Amino acid sequence: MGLVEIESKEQFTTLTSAKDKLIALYFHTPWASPCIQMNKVVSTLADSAQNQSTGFISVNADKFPEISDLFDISAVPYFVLVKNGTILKELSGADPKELASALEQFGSAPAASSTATSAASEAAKEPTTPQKNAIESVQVPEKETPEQLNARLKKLTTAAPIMLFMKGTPSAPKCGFSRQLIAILREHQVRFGFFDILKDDTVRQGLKKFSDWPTFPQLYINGDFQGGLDIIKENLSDDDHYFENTVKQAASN
Ligand SMILES: N[C@@H](CCC(=O)N[C@@H](CS)C(=O)NCC(=O)O)C(=O)O
Ligand code: FES
Repeated sequence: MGLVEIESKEQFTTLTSAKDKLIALYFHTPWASPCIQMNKVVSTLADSAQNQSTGFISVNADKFPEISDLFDISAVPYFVLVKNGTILKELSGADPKELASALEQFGSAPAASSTATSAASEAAKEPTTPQKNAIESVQVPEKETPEQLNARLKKLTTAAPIMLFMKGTPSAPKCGFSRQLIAILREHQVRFGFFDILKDDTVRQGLKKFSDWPTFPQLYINGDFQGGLDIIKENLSDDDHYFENTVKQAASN
């Protein structure tokens, strides 16, 4: 049936009420680069023969915050697999292989074929680490020069208006400092893109020089380095509307 873009709350309710059918919900926003890349992957998966019995539903998280809130979505892209009103699996971030294998696991199609996985890889031009490859134009040359790395870091730090470089993912942080910053962003209902620096040591080491800051998490707003956990806490204690004010201020410069 392909990928259906939700146009109303009623349409969402109708489509997700289907009985005994696996539903793949894809939460995205138009501005997040990882989503732009994942759009192709999700369309390819939705059209593939293996997934014909699965309903693919695309939800613009900015347009339908009330639907996003139902699933506690605070970062995109985000996938939720649902059947008979039960959440079977949630995936955060742009990892085509992870998505394809979850669909294979919970879909009714025979699990023998790996076509879904290769279709996803094809659409995403062979990704190995999710966010790195999710950023379309950020190709990683075999031997990266300092200038090329710098250009890549610039693209990554501006991939979304608010970008968090963290250890692990928002749904599975791999360190308490990153976990705390995620909790703060969620508490303030901030939408953000993220990059798991544990997946790419060049980015991990490179960002320390790029921002002249030795640790993670690192938060960027419209490409400007803000600080780590302690700085963000301080900024919030000075100004409860720190996030929205900084986004606005950076956008007007
Ligand atoms: N107080 C720091 C805590 C962050 C921190 O100390 N991070 C360490 C441990 S997770 C780190 O990133 N070390 C460098 C590395 O792991 O590459 C903050 O405000 O963000
Ligand atoms: S990974 Fe050890 S403190 Fe963050």
